[in-house]
Amino acid sequence: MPDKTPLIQVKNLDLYFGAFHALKNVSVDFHSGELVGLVGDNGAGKTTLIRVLCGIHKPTSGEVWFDGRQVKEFHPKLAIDNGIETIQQSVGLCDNLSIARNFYLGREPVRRIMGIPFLDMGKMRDLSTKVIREFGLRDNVSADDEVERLSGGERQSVKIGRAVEFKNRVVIMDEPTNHLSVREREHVNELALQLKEQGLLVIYITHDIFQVHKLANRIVIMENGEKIEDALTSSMTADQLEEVIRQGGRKVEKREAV
Ligand SMILES: Nc1ncnc2c1ncn2[C@@H]1O[C@H](COP(=O)(O)OP(=O)(O)OP(=O)(O)O)[C@@H](O)[C@H]1O
Repeated sequence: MPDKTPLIQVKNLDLYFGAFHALKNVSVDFHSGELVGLVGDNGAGKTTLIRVLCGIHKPTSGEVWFDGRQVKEFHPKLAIDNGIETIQQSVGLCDNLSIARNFYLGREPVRRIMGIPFLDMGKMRDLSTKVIREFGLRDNVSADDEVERLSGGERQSVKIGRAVEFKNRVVIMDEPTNHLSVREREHVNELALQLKEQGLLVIYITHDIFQVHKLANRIVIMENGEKIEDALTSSMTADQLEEVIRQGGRKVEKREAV
């Protein structure tokens, strides 16, 4: 069960891009140990909301609270320091670097020999090997291999493994299964559930309400910059949620999900 105090609280958030009103009075709570599906049509404001949480966009007005403290400065570095990691399909890994190097990207361990700093390749290799095995990469893949030889699902596994190993508290998965095979999609979704079981907050952005309904404990639907639904998956079926999206938030009769 999620904690009572939200890890992230978004309160009455508005964001304008010039004259364009991209987020309209959005309030939403996210708890540790939850897997929340964030869905909505193209241009609904999902990515914009997430970018506020990642410190990329500063809201025009409203508040964001993280772990009981109000966020005063919006900067990607601060979000990373708070343990917020975003996993996107197309970014986050450097193809021409090894899995081990990618694993430690931006956090490379250093050892000093006679005062001169060297990358601690042994440490990078050992830990990333352990994690890639735990996260289901093929046995013939080694930590020294370049990332470009990995499949889409394996790439996602490296990013998810990295998020867990570096003790992130929030993992935002932005369309994490696009272009993946059925088996890879299942694997990535299993990893998302594992993160939730380990007590992380997982925010899962997708257009696929049917897929995320099976995974998430809660679904937040956005439309034209507004939050139009925030429902436990146990309280609404995927068909009903799809109807909410189709009707743009007009009232849909709720019934128990089966
Ligand atoms: N930097 C920006 N400058 C101006 N407008 C922007 C900017 N970023 C997003 N928008 C606009 O804000 C609206 C919401 O975009 P956003 O990317 O948040 O939607 P989304 O729900 O993530 O959609 P998709 O599923 O297509 O990615 C869109 O109309 C988009 O064109």
